[in-house]
Amino acid sequence: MSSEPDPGTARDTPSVPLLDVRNLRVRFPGPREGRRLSWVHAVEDVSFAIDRGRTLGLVGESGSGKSTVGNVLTRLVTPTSGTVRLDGQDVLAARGARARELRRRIAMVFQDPYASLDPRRTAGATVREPMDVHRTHSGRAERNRRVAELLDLVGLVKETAARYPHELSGGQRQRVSVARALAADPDLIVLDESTASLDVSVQAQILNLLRQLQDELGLTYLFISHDLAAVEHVSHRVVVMYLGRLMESGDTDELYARPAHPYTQALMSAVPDADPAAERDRERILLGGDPPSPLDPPSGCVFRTRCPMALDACADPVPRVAVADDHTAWCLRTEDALSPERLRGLVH
Ligand SMILES: Nc1ncnc2c1ncn2[C@@H]1O[C@H](COP(=O)(O)OP(=O)(O)OP(=O)(O)O)[C@@H](O)[C@H]1O
Repeated sequence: MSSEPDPGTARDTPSVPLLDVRNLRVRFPGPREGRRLSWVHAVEDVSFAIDRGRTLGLVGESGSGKSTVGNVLTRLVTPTSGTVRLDGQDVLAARGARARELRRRIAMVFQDPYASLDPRRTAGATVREPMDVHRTHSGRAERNRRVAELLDLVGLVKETAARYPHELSGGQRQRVSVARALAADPDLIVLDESTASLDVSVQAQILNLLRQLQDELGLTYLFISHDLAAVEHVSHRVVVMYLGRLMESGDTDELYARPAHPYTQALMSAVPDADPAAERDRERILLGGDPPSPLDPPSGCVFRTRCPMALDACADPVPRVAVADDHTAWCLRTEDALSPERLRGLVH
């Protein structure tokens, strides 16, 4: 283990990653305190990359800044600073036709398909809209043909085009949202809690559909979720966030086998085990207190106020520690966190 700087990304591969996010910072105006403006520190110094055809899982509790990162990529939120590159092109600086083209290449599927689909529009009109906006398929007949093709691709019969959202099940609605996201031939799809509102069995079907579409179309995904099991199922790499900061990142198998940050360890210890015997013996790491306010985050490691292993030195700038080839933890206590002895004192 060394504390040599590690990019925390798959950048040692020689090719340019499809998406490269560097030093992203987003601050929202908070409530006024007298004459002073306060700021919500939603995302602080976040960097990651995704190679083409791969899935990066972005995981963390509510309020950790996951959606804000996704919203920057789809241009719903303008960041305070940082860069976003798609195939090496600066997404945030682009203007005019180039900006429109980059927008076309990044699509989004939201959490709640009922809320995100217009109740007065048929599924066909919903799926067709990105083609109208980005003028990707010319002529009515060609667009209708493409709608039928997309519905088929996501496992819906072509008659679905004439249906309204209230006539569809939750799973069918989410398939329509996926078809819509695919309509303008994107390279990257941001999936923000896209299966969270669905029943477990429907959730599994949508996750499998996403994997199948990735294989067939070479798509790249940013999969945003608080659900560690779903993230493990679909992601090649994982980034863990807490209070707007990176805690840990790495190859999915490696990170799930050897979580090295006390925050990731606590998150994972809270996941119930499907096997009743294993569930009975499950050891939980209980965290004290509530997350601090994003208006006034702690200095140094933002997790230190709840961390069972925190030292005074955790108030200083956090080291980036290379745990393995593609596995990084932003934690002073990484080495101790990985030692089997320390767990004995923490688990319940
Ligand atoms: N438009 C906004 N104005 C002010 N604060 C915001 C805004 N959007 C998000 N925030 C705040 O930024 C922080 C990060 O929010 P974000 O929604 O990105 O987190 P999240 O991890 O996606 O959580 P959730 O799963 O609950 O959406 C939170 O403290 C949130 O309250």
